[in-house]
Amino acid sequence: MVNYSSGSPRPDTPQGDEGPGADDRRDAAPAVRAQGLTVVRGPRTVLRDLDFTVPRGRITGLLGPSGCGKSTLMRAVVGTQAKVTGTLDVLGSPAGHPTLRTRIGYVTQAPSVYDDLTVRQNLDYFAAILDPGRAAADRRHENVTRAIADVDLTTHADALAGNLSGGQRSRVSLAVALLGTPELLVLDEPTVGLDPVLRRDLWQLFHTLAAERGTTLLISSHVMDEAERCHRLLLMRAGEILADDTPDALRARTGSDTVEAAFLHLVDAAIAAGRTKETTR
Ligand SMILES: Nc1ncnc2c1ncn2[C@@H]1O[C@H](COP(=O)(O)OP(=O)(O)OP(=O)(O)O)[C@@H](O)[C@H]1O
Repeated sequence: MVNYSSGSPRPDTPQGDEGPGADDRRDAAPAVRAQGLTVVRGPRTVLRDLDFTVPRGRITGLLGPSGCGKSTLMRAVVGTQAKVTGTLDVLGSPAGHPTLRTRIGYVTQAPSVYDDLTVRQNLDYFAAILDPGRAAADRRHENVTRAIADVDLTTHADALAGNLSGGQRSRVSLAVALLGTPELLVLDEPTVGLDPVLRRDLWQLFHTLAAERGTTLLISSHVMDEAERCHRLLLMRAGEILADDTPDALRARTGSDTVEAAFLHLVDAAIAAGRTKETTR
């Protein structure tokens, strides 16, 4: 586990996250490095020749419209996607390497919880798989209690998962991913269906994980205002990466006030470039 200074600040937004440890993180090799990453699903090339990096200890937002390939990219990073070509290194090993299993937490869009177990029983079950044996019982109890508190479900710890709301069930899935204190957390649209207060609280948790535990977070969303909360952004469209930059740099580069406006600017530029290519053929 990479552990950075626990004295780092806790920003709610990325601006000003220059506390102790920030330089170390930037200097470290990236958590994810892709070169020429291509994925074919069925008859279609869904990701086309992508080059990008995900820096360690930071929050990288993966944004783009529905169907552009965000989930496919995440599945490639966690090693569950077939027909991946090119280079994809994750935490220093090829994506999908068995040693990465305990170092990565992955939360899919569909919550993976047992409805007939309580929140705590769900967590106890997964904790027992991660850290088995009687000798680890106290540690497991501590980790389960911490993970439940992390996602703000302490008051629902004894509720059946089947009786929770959609947003609460998603948070149980997130708690499962947090059990093993992963170095890399890959979250596929974790805030879908959550009210504004919960969304804000979850983003605060993501910033705390990055600043205090040195966790690298790769978070997908198609809500552009969430982009403003990320340290870095990968903007996608139709299986390609339009931009790999900070929100500030993106706004400055495109002369836009918001990341949403910057994204639209880049989409228009890509469409215009495509048209030019067509007419010069
Ligand atoms: N099992 C599959 N077989 C063939 N094509 C697929 C399969 N799953 C997804 N696709 C296609 O791959 C493309 C990318 O899908 P993906 O789920 O990665 O997009 P996404 O950006 O995550 O979308 P969303 O935001 O709606 O979840 C889509 O065009 C989709 O139709």
